[in-house]
Amino acid sequence: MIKVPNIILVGPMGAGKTTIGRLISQSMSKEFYDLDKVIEDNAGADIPWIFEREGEDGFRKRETQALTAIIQEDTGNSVLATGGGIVMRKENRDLLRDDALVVYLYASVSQQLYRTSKSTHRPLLQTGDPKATLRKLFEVRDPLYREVATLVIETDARHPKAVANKVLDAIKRHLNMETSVS
Ligand SMILES: Nc1ncnc2c1ncn2[C@@H]1O[C@H](COP(=O)(O)OP(=O)(O)O)[C@@H](O)[C@H]1O
Ligand SMILES: O=C(O)C1=C[C@@H](OP(=O)(O)O)[C@@H](O)[C@H](O)C1
Ligand SMILES: [Mg+2]
Repeated sequence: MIKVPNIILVGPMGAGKTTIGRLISQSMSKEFYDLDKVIEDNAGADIPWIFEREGEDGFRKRETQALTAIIQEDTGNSVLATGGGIVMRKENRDLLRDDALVVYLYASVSQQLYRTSKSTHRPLLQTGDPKATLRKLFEVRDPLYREVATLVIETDARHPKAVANKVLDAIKRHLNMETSVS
C-alpha cells in the first residue's frame, strides 16, 4: 500500500487551488484545509480586514503561523490549498518542501485575471490595473512555485474536474514511480 503524503497546492490567484484542493481531497478521502480560511478563522476576520488593519506584513506573519501549525500537525492525510503568496517567504518554502507532495497549478495571467475578475476578496487585486499586478506577481513568483513543486499541472483550457483528474493521475504516476525505483 503506497503511503500518500500530504498534498499541498501552490500557484497564483485564480489558479484553482481552493477549488481543485476540495475536489481532490474528496476523491482521495483526505482532510481539506484552505490556508486562507484557516487564517480567517484564527483571526476572526476576513482577509481584506487583516490587510486593512495589519497590512500585508501582518497577513504574511499569520500565513506563516498557520502553515507552520498545519505542517507540524502533519496528519499525513490532508490536502492543503495555500494562498498565492505563500512562496514569497523562504521559511514558507522550506516548510512546503518538508514532507509534502507539492503541486503547482499553472494558469496564464489572462486566465488568472478572468477567474478573479469578480472577486473583491483579494486585496492585492483591488487596483486600477489588476492585470499588471498579476503579471508582476507572476514574474516574481513563477520561479518560486517551480522551486518548491514536485508536479506542475496546466490548468488553462481545462474545467476544474478535468484539472482535478489530471492532478490525481499525476500524483498516482509520481508515487508509483517512486516506489518502483526505491
Ligand atoms: N480550471 C478552471 N477553469 C475555470 N475556472 C476555474 C478553474 N479553476 C478554478 N476556477 C474558478 O476560478 C475562481 C478562482 O478559483 P480558486 O479555487 O478560488 O483559485 P485560487 O484558490 O487558486 O485563488 C473560482 O471562481 C473557480 O470556480
Ligand atoms: O497572491 C497573494 O498574495 C494572495 C492570494 C490569496 O489567496 P488565493 O491565491 O487563494 O486567491 C490570499 O492568500 C491573499 O489575498 C494574498
Ligand atoms: Mg484560494
